[in-house]
Amino acid sequence: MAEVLTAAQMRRIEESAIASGAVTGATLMERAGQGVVDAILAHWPELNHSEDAGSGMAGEGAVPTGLPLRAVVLCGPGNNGGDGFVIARLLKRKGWAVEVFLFGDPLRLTGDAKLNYTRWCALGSVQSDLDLIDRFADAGLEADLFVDAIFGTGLTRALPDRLADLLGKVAGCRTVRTVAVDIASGICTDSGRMLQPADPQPAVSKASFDLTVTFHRAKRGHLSQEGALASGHLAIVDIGLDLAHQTLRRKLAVPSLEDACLGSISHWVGQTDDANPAFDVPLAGVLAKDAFGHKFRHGHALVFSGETCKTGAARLAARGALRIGAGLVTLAVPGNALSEVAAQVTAIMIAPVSGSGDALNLLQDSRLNALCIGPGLGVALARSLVPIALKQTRAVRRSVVLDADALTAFAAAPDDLFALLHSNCVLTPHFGEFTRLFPDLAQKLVARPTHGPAYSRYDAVCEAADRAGCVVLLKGPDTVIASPEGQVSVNAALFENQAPWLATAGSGDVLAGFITGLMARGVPAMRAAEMGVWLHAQCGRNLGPGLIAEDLPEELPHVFRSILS
Ligand SMILES: NC(=O)C1=CN([C@@H]2O[C@H](COP(=O)(O)OP(=O)(O)OC[C@H]3O[C@@H](n4cnc5c(N)ncnc54)[C@H](OP(=O)(O)O)[C@@H]3O)[C@@H](O)[C@H]2O)[C@@H](O)CC1
Ligand SMILES: Nc1ncnc2c1ncn2[C@@H]1O[C@H](COP(=O)(O)OP(=O)(O)O)[C@@H](O)[C@H]1O
Ligand SMILES: [K+]
Repeated sequence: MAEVLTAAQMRRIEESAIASGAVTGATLMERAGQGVVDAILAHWPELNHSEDAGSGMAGEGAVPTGLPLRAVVLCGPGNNGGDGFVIARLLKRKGWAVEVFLFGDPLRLTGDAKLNYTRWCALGSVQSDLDLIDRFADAGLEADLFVDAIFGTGLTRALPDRLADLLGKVAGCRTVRTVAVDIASGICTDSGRMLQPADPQPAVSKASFDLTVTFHRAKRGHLSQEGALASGHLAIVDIGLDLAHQTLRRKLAVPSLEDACLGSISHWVGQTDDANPAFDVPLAGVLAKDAFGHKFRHGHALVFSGETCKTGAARLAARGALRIGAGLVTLAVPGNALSEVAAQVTAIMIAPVSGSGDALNLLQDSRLNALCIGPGLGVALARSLVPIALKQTRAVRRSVVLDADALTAFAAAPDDLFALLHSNCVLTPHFGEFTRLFPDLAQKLVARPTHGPAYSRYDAVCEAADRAGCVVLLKGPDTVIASPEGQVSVNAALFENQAPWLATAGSGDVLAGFITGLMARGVPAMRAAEMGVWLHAQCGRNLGPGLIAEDLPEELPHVFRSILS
């Protein structure tokens, strides 16, 4: 899985590379600017060719024969602005007509940003911020390309109003290609939240870019909240920091050095990078069943069903567990729902469970190695069943997925639940359920983010996992998963990977079943949650419009086949 960094981690790697003498800040900035230009031309190949772009350009170094391509580069006062000056220079050298604006005082530029400002000034002018907005309205909206190099990882507070307005104006203009350097200005790199002014009155821009070009690794904010929406297509360019990163990672292996070096690094489920080239989410070893194996070698999942007329959710979960490869799946069904469930299932077995005694007896069977409790269960039933199941399984640390009503049942006393959990448990709340169990964390997530780094979904889920003592998976287009040991992953079902059709009744029940089935197959909790959520989104993408929850388990064989082929 690809690594996803915070701003501090990125800075730490950059500083370490510079301190080692392997590279200078100026070289990194040059590579960053070049990387952005390359990514722009790769994303919009028509900008390479005069005839397609209608500009009369004939490639690098050529003198424009017709109308040159036009870029507007808006630079900020820090190194993100420095990257912007490099980009302006490189485009100008390619024959583009480039207009550069600076938000800030040129006399206050320092270091590599100042160096590249000076280099740009030998080629063209820089418009001061005073006439920024008026000039932009005339110039930028008619340009072929708009480059946002205002703020990157150094953003500490909300955009000034006029910048927010300006970016909103650009985003609203469909004729100009828009690219954000490193991250869309205004977005907090660590949380993906748009920083807001303390005064709630001014409207804050919700600018969404066509392309974001970031350096070395994706940052947390690209994959979560408004940052995911603002980024557009995300390109990650190599600027030669791998060696410094590896050196730090080796130090990370020494726990006492961890905080001083990098802190824990989060992961992007299903993505690869140079450090992790293997596509390792749906492990072939899990999907494959050995030729001489029998069904009990692949685990036995038990899903607790609700009472009559409320059995659909558990049946969806059970079907998910079976399709994902559990050797056997049993539904524990209250007496009044037996005929209803029996009429609906075939390969899935049924165990009548009418009361705590039956549940306890059933749970004595040690072959039942993964439980799913909560979908459609009803809050009252969940409140009595969850302690029985968890107390009975605590000694053996049997795998348990708790979803829906099993979470809501503890809204009044979350600590009662946390006291029962162990490291082989997975909680799968949506934000409403998360709020019931972790109201203080949810409150921090909805509070107005005025300063960076803002409190993030990553922070909230890590704290929740630590408090609960088990894996917590917060559902959404940006699903975040954390373990009590501090591992954190994100599955971003956005842009090329978007699966909005998953927003349909019952799809979360199927996800709970997927994770239960994987745990029945012996996959550890954190891994099962990561794999389950990735496969779930993959099924959603394959199915597309028209998807209903029943389709999701049935799509798994196609997803598996495409992975194994
Ligand atoms: N790390 C790397 O490896 C590499 C990094 N590179 C590039 O460097 C970028 C990071 O540069 P950076 O640290 O200079 O921060 P940046 O985002 O330019 O902003 C800082 C300036 O903005 C100001 N400021 C902040 N918020 C503000 C607001 N709301 N309103 C007004 N002002 C505000 C802040 O002022 P202050 O908060 O101190 O008042 C400060 O002056 C990174 O994103 C990437 O593009 C690449 O060149 C190569 C490799
Ligand atoms: N817009 C979206 N893009 C991607 N996934 C989504 C989106 N909306 C919802 N989902 C996913 O669909 C599932 C919905 O689960 P949940 O809210 O528990 O619904 P239900 O209780 O009806 O099953 C979750 O896995 C969630 O991550
Ligand atoms: K930017």
